[in-house]
Amino acid sequence: MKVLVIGAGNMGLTYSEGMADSVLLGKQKLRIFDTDPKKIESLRATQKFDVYTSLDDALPKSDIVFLAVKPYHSEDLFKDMKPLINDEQIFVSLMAGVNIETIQKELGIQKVIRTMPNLPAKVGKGVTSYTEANAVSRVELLMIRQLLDTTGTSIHVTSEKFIDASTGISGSGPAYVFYFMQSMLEAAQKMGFSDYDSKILVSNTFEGAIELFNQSNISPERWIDKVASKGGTTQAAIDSMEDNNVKQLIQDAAYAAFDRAVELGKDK
Ligand SMILES: NC(=O)C1=CN([C@@H]2O[C@H](COP(=O)(O)OP(=O)(O)OC[C@H]3O[C@@H](n4cnc5c(N)ncnc54)[C@H](OP(=O)(O)O)[C@@H]3O)[C@@H](O)[C@H]2O)C=CC1
Ligand SMILES: O=C(O)[C@@H]1CCC=N1
Repeated sequence: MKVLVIGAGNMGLTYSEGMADSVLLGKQKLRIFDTDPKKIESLRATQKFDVYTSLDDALPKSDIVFLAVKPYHSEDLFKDMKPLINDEQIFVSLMAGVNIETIQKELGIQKVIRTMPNLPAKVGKGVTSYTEANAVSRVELLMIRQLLDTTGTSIHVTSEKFIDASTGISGSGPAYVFYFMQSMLEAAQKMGFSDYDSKILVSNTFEGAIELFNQSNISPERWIDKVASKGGTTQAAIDSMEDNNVKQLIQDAAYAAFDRAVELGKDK
């Protein structure tokens, strides 16, 4: 099984590393193609991948092709790819907002799987949602799932609506968590903690809270109750968030990402 990843940026390289380190490819090296000469140089230096500088060489003999360029680069890429591909190949898109139908039409092929990964895949803790075109068989889907799972875990969804929706929750979600972390870091620094102590306070608070949540069947709401004493400090903070409608604002942000994913699909 020959796997090619097109685009060695944040997501493409992360997936490449996950798949290359897995046993799934056997002795085959993962193939990778990018247009940035600097990236090519550093990829070659790792000696981990078969690095390609031309699609003519890389594409025709690959069985599975991961598409990991920015959505606005997809149109040019599809034009370059079209004369080099065939109907037996499976195309796995990691791109936000690029619909299965668009990929099928632009490439003139049928076997497309659309996914929405996220950046914690870098540390093996990614979550990827995926859905497939009718032409993809169950066996092919299972094989792709195994490849996706090399970067963490995955969930199968029944329609592309849920790919766009998961873009608003898990795809863009790490940025919301980092936004919250940044806000807490800045608050700690304003209170007079050093950068180092601020980082220790904030990162351990996040890590500990996530661990508590993961090791229980208790909702975040009930965990809040366990932290907050009546009339105490936590309640003062939660009241401030409620007064400022923070929950609604976070939901609005998730919907803004969801809506943008849908909009990107319509731009094509
Ligand atoms: N980053 C994230 O957290 C997530 C990203 N995604 C999706 O993943 C995709 C990639 O995002 P990300 O990895 O962040 O982007 P990056 O810009 O980090 O990586 C894309 C890479 O593809 C290269 N490239 C551009 N055009 C071509 C081409 N025609 N052929 C081969 N390589 C090309 C770029 O080179 P150059 O820099 O020179 O343009 C760059 O190295 C996007 O579609 C995004 O929607 C999905 C979920 C999460
Ligand atoms: O911001 C973006 O468009 C991509 C998709 C999800 C995360 N990054």
